[in-house]
Amino acid sequence: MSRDCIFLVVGGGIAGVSCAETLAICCPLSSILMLTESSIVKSVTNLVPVARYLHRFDVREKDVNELGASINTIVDQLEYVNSREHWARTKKGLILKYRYICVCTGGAPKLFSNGQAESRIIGIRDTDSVLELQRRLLTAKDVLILGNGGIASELAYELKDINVHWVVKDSHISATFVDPGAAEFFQLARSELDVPTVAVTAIKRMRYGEVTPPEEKQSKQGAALGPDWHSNFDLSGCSTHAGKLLPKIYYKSHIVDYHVLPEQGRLSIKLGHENGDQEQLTCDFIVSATGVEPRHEFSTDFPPNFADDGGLSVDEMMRTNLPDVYAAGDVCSAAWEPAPHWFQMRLWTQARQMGSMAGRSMAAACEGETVYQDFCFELFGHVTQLFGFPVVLLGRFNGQGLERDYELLVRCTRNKEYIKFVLQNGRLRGAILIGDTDLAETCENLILNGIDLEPYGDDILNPDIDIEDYFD
Ligand SMILES: Cc1cc2nc3c(=O)[nH]c(=O)nc-3n(C[C@H](O)[C@H](O)[C@H](O)COP(=O)(O)OP(=O)(O)OC[C@H]3O[C@@H](n4cnc5c(N)ncnc54)[C@H](O)[C@@H]3O)c2cc1C
Ligand SMILES: NC(=O)C1=CN([C@@H]2O[C@H](COP(=O)(O)OP(=O)(O)OC[C@H]3O[C@@H](n4cnc5c(N)ncnc54)[C@H](OP(=O)(O)O)[C@@H]3O)[C@@H](O)[C@H]2O)C=CC1
Repeated sequence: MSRDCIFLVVGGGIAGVSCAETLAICCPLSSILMLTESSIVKSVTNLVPVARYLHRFDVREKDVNELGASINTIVDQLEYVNSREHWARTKKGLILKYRYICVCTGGAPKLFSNGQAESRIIGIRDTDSVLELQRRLLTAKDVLILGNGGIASELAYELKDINVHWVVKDSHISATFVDPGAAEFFQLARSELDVPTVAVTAIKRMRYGEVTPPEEKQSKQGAALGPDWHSNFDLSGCSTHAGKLLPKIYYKSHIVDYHVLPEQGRLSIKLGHENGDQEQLTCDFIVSATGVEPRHEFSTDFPPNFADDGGLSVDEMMRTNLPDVYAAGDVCSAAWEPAPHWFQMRLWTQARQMGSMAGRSMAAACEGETVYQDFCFELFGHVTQLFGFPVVLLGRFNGQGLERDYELLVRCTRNKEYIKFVLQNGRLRGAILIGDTDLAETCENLILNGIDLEPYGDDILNPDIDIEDYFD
């Protein structure tokens, strides 16, 4: 059996859906086919501008058939791509002949392991993996969270009725997003305020068997979860009424060894600390929140170029090195010369931007037109929530790539706001804005315009000066 299309998009996550929707707008008369292994796809809703280039949005799950009449869909897995002859084969043996293909197959958790008791180590990626977490929490008293990025930061404070042991290799929490000052700000706020993390939703614990989709719809791996995913799940352990306990944090630590205790069925863990000390603890299971690795479980006629992080290398038009093969989202690695204030992080925002860019780029190639890279790749921007606070990250917010040649200017009002400016030669290169600061647009402008802020000295963050008025 075979099917023909002009555009084939593989993957129903944000990147794939954004790509297909862009193609439907740019080439309404061309046939677009989406191939995805899960019948549930993700789409962006409630897009709200936070600044000129920054947006906050919700992510909605919908059935693949709801994508719109202009996008045909197939639920199956990509197995092989013949880029020279322009056809792909699915796991069920279907041949898909295409003119352009975009691979948006996302990523998978990069799990920590020393080769033992691997069933005791889980990662979080999609709905199925959260259901697995819930199932394990039912009987668990202690959990170890390994990692210091987005998932660990969310889980460490969202789990309740369970002792949380949070093992980080850095000297402060949430190191992929914030600096030690902001981490301290969060921790103080958590211990002093009962910060509501998200609007309270009526939650019932879902039982694993009840929510597992029926056989024909079941997917081993669906699209990644996204903003506020934890507000839809009851993440309680079995220590009834203990509530949300502050996690025990093990700084500058790593797992040296672990094994299952035969009598208890629990895990015995040996932790190593930076000063050489070791410590023993016991837990029921480990959540390895240790990053993502790109997923490309299909073969090709010629080897694609991969970046060091395992992603499919793409240029600024989202093209891989294979003819008419594009890639977008978590599966790809940006191999173009980045703008001074942009770098890749595997996030919703970038999955959406890359998916749309790939769509525009494929449409232009098909119509013989020229497009330029979207302006969103000029400036890194991320809008999120951490520990109940709104967080905006802009440009080189942690001084990434600036070596030691930069200054920091910080304004902090306990339990209210934390503002950090990263300045180099008097110019704003990045910012962390925590709380309702209303400074996102001003910072965007200051970074992109490269205005010399030297003459304003520390007044730039003086609370009595309204810098928004000053520069807008
Ligand atoms: C728990 C969690 C919380 C997160 N929270 C945030 C957040 O708050 N903010 C934020 O910006 N980012 C967040 N992220 C990151 C964000 O979810 C991802 O960067 C983004 O979803 C990536 O989108 P994608 O479309 O590239 O990949 P995915 O969402 O992983 O989608 C890939 C799709 O491809 C399909 N697929 C894979 N292989 C094949 C194949 N061979 N054949 C057919 N289909 C295939 C998959 O089933 C899936 O539908 C979070 C991630 C996780 C795991
Ligand atoms: N609010 C948001 O924006 C959220 C975003 N996400 C995104 O989802 C994806 C998955 O999240 P997550 O898994 O937290 O990934 P992240 O990349 O955010 O963080 C991974 C963390 O694990 C650490 N790490 C890596 N390997 C090891 C190891 N062997 N031992 C100990 N620590 C290790 C990393 O340290 P190092 O960096 O030093 O290697 C880093 O601190 C990411 O793309 C993330 O950005 C997830 C949740 C929320």
